[in-house]
Amino acid sequence: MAKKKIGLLMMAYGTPRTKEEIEPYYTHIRHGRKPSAEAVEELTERYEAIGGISPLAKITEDQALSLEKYLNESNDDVEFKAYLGLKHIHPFIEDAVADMKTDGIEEAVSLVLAPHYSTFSVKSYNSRAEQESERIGGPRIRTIESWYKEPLFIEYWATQLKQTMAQIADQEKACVVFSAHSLPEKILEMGDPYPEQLQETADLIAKAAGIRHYTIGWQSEGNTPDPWLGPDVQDLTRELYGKHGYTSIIYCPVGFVADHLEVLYDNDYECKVVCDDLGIDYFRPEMPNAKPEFIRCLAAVVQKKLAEKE
Ligand SMILES: CC1=C(CCC(=O)O)c2cc3nc(cc4[nH]c(cc5[nH]c(cc1n2)c(C)c5CCC(=O)O)c(CCC(=O)O)c4C)C(CCC(=O)O)=C3C
Ligand SMILES: [Fe+2]
Repeated sequence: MAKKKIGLLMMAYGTPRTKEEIEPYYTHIRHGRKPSAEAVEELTERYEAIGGISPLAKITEDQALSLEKYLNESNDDVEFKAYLGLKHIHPFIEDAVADMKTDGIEEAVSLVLAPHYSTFSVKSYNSRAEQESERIGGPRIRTIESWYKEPLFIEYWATQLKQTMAQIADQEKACVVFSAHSLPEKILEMGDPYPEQLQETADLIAKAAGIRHYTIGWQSEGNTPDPWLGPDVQDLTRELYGKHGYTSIIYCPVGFVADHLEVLYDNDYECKVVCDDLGIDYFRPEMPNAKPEFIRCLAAVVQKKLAEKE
């Protein structure tokens, strides 16, 4: 009997792959409004500061291929085929849905490479996939809304944190900051679960790793006039030092799953500058990237979705 084929629609933010792609990418993020030359220059400088271009493109591809491989090795009756669908650059989410249809895929499961649900992120990814599938009569898509509580995800960060904490002599003076990308404050009026989900992730990881002092914060807020969720991780660092005198801050950007601009610049550069200024120690455990233990986590998330009754 032929194996059943399932499309694995893996969606992620996307990143420019060359310097020339920075402007069209930024224009897409701004809903088609071209950024000023200064804004493009400023973003280009940030990419230059992390080595010229982001490692994210390669990591996202590795994650997709590794997950496809792992799922195929652990399933006899199903053949998975991964399709990468990006939010702000080619291959776009719509391209991936069209490719699945061309390949004769009738059933798909979609996974966003970000653990927490928000109307601004996961919902917009999923709506674009569903709309395109409806428009072209594409595959039926089973949607994973969030996976921030997945035990293997919690375990990944708890293991990382234990390793980091082992390097710190005075645990009483160490504080962990769990963070995610900030979003405009108006998501709160919409009843968005995003902040509670980050808090829950933090509580679960802290418990599993036996962390005494921890808090949540927001990072990488956009350059728009409306207010964004706070406290920002940089302000938070000063506050934690001022109020409690912590001498080590451990940054866990658990809202992201890869090394990219937001982590390599906003944490490793900007937060580090604040720590250096205060004379305290900066730590940032390793991101999941395409590590085998994280691929197993994503596979568990997909398997659980497929095991659910429709
Ligand atoms: C929720 C969320 C995630 C996490 C969930 C997910 O992963 O989906 C995320 C991830 C990422 N964001 C990224 C890059 C950027 N995001 C920007 C701007 C914005 N992000 C927003 C939200 C999010 N972003 C929002 C509301 C804006 C304002 C514009 C708008 O209203 O839409 C801008 C414009 C300039 C600036 O503001 O800095 C850039 C360059 C990269 C790639 C990094 C790399 O290339 O290495 C990644 C992984
Ligand atoms: Fe972003």
